[in-house]
Amino acid sequence: MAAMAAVAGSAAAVAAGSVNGSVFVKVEGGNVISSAFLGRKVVVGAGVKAVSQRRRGVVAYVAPSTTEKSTVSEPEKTANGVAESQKGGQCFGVFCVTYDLKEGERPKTWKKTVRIAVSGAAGMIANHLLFKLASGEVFGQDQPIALNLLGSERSRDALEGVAMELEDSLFPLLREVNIGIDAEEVFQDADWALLIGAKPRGPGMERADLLDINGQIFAQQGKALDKAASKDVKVLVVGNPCNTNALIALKNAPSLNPLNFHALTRLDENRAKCQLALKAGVFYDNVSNVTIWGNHSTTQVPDFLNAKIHGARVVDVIQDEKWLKEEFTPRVQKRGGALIQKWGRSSAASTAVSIADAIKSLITPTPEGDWFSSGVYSNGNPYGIAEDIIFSMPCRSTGDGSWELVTDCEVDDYLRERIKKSEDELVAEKKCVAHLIGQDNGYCDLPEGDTMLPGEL
Ligand SMILES: NC(=O)C1=CN([C@@H]2O[C@H](COP(=O)(O)OP(=O)(O)OC[C@H]3O[C@@H](n4cnc5c(N)ncnc54)[C@H](OP(=O)(O)O)[C@@H]3O)[C@@H](O)[C@H]2O)C=CC1
Ligand SMILES: O=C([O-])CC(=O)C(=O)O
Repeated sequence: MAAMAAVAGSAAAVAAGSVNGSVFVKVEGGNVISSAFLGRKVVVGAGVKAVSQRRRGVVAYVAPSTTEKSTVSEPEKTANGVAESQKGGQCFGVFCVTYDLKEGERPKTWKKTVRIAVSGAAGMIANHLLFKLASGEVFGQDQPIALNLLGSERSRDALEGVAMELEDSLFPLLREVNIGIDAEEVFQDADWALLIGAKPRGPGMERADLLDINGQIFAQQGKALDKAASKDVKVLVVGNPCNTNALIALKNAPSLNPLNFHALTRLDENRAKCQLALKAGVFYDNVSNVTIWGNHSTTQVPDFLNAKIHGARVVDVIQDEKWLKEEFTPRVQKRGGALIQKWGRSSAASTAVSIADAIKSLITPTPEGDWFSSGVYSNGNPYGIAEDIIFSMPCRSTGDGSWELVTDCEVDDYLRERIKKSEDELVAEKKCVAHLIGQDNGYCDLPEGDTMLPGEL
């Protein structure tokens, strides 16, 4: 057991000591397989050479019975401590151990592992999110998951630290942790891609520069998803400016379904629900049908016209239009900035919660009559919003990962005018990144007066 601590970058170091403490086994079709089957081309730490090996089959990982003792096969070690059978493999530490189960210990059934790729995995948001994913609270307590974590040269050590914390958490549903710095390798076979990593806007940096720098990251990641991910991958872009980053990723992934690309506006929806609940003196749960329209920026439109409290129209319950227009709306739009002023950094925990909510909204049926907000591909929308942008709108899901637009929201002049402003901003952002989405004649002329991110005041 003591050997559990000695994990960094070394599968072999943990293998022998983890029989009772670890609950991870690898089986294929009920037969024990070698961890060599897991090998894929990634870098797991300094001194480890990248070698290309492809998985030869779907691998499911399940918890062994604790009643009978299992034996553990310890991979042979190379000079640098990495198991021979793991050479070039991307698995991390205890997640590389292969257990040789006896007949009675083999599980009868298990769900296919859901593979989740996360970029910016050593960042603040991921630090909250990964543990929610691994605990089962997002995909369910009977759903094994694999985490493929994308870092960079900058974050190589930090990424190993994150993987070590995941090891030490003994999550029974967490069947693989793979780390790497090559997007194509890390996105291999991903069912979900949570794209969180992005360069933060620094002092004096022009918005156009941020769009360009981050746009290049998302162009590259879109291409990598196109090549490597599951063709049904669901992509949730969090890194700002998330709507335009999501559009760039989508445009660089022509073989993927554009409808599977989302920009995170669920945090804004949650913030709006909180403010409405507070004003009405009700519990959050009684606030429903809240749409965030538009961009995840200060032009976003939190819709109080269609929102409900206890099933009644918010405008009838709160009866304070001045507050709704002049306090509620800017408070939601600028909540990110207000939080940065207090906290000294941008929302991380509540963002992770909202990512979990956004995923759950796609994998569980939307309650009758309700909806959720997501930045989705605008083609075919019935609200007259420009096509070919990522625009936050009201969505419903049957729970199979897909979504459909709610088409019958009321849009009055007040809403229309504000929605138009956010639409104009997104169209302008798109022109700034024309060179990254295969379009000619781009120029960057962003509307004056507004800040681009909720975190900027
Ligand atoms: N949509 C939403 O509702 C919200 C979005 N956000 C956005 O999410 C993103 C991540 O936030 P958070 O996790 O707090 O940020 P952190 O700064 O903690 O982490 C961000 C990660 O981005 C990666 N990164 C990618 N490119 C660069 C670069 N050029 N320079 C520096 N770092 C880079 C880094 O990882 P590595 O080195 O491994 O690449 C870093 O770990 C930000 O863009 C933020 O604005 C935040 C809150 C809400
Ligand atoms: O601007 C930021 O980085 C933070 C942000 O998106 C938010 O809090 O909504």
